[in-house]
Amino acid sequence: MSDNHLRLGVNIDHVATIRNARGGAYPDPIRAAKLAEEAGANGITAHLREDRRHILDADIEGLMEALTVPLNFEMAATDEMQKIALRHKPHAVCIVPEKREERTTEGGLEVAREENKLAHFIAPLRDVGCRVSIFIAADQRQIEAAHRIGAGVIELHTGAYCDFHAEGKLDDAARELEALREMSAYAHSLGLEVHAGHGLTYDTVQPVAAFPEVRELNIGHFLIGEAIFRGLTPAVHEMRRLMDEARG
Ligand SMILES: CC(=O)[C@@H](O)[C@H](O)COP(=O)(O)O
Ligand SMILES: NCC(=O)COP(=O)(O)O
Repeated sequence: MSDNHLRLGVNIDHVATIRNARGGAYPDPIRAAKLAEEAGANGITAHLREDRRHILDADIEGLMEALTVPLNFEMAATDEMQKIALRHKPHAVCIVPEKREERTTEGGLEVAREENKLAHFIAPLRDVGCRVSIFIAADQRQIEAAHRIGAGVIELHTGAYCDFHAEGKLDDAARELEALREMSAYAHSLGLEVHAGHGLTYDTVQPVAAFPEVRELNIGHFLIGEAIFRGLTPAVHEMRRLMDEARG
C-alpha cells in the first residue's frame, strides 16, 4: 500500500442503535462490520459508551473474534473501559470524551487539563500493544498535550465543520476546515499519525480526504443511514471512490 493511502474505518455503532430500539438481535452490527470489511473498509470502529446506548460488551467480543481488519475501539477514559480494553487488546483504542446527556460526541477530549491522569491511563494500553489515539478538536494546545502524554495517534473531530456545512453556513465551515488543515499538518510535524472523523458525508468528505497528512477517516452514522437506501456495500464503495478521487 502506498504511503499516500487513506484508510477508511467504518463505524458500525448505529447498526446497534437500530437493533437496540427493539432490544433484539437484529440488525447485527457484526454482520454489518463483516460486510463493510468485504466492501473494502480498512478497519472497523465501535464506541462502547458507558450507557451502552448502542454497542454492547458482547459486540466488542464478537468483533474481536470475527474481524480480519483492525478494530478501533472507542471509549471514555474510565477504569471500567480500561479493563475491557486490556482484556480484548484491540488494534487501536481511541479515547473520547463522553457525557451521558449528549446526543453524540460533542467535542474533543480536554487533554491539556488532564495530562497526568491521561498519561497514566494510556500507559498500560500501550504496554499491551494497543495503538492509542486521542479524539480531539483541531486545537494546537490539545495536540501538543496528546503528543506529550505519548499518544501515537490523534483523531481530529470534524463535527463542527460538517454541522456548519449542513446548516449552509459555508464561511464557518470553511473556517473549521482551515483549522483542520493547519492542525493536521502541525500534528504530523510532531510525528503524530493523524486521523479524522465525525459527521462526515459524501458532501463533506473530500476536502478532509485531500489533506495529505490525514491517514485514516472514521465514518459511521451517514454510511449506515445511506445503507438503508443503497445497501451497505455500495454505500462504502461510494465513500471509498470519493476518498480516492480527493486523494488524487
Ligand atoms: C467518537 C465518535 O465520533 C463516534 O463514536 C461517533 O460519535 C458515534 O457515536 P455517537 O453517535 O454515540 O457519538
Ligand atoms: N470517530 C468518528 C467515528 O467513528 C464516526 O463518527 P460518525 O460518522 O458516526 O459521526
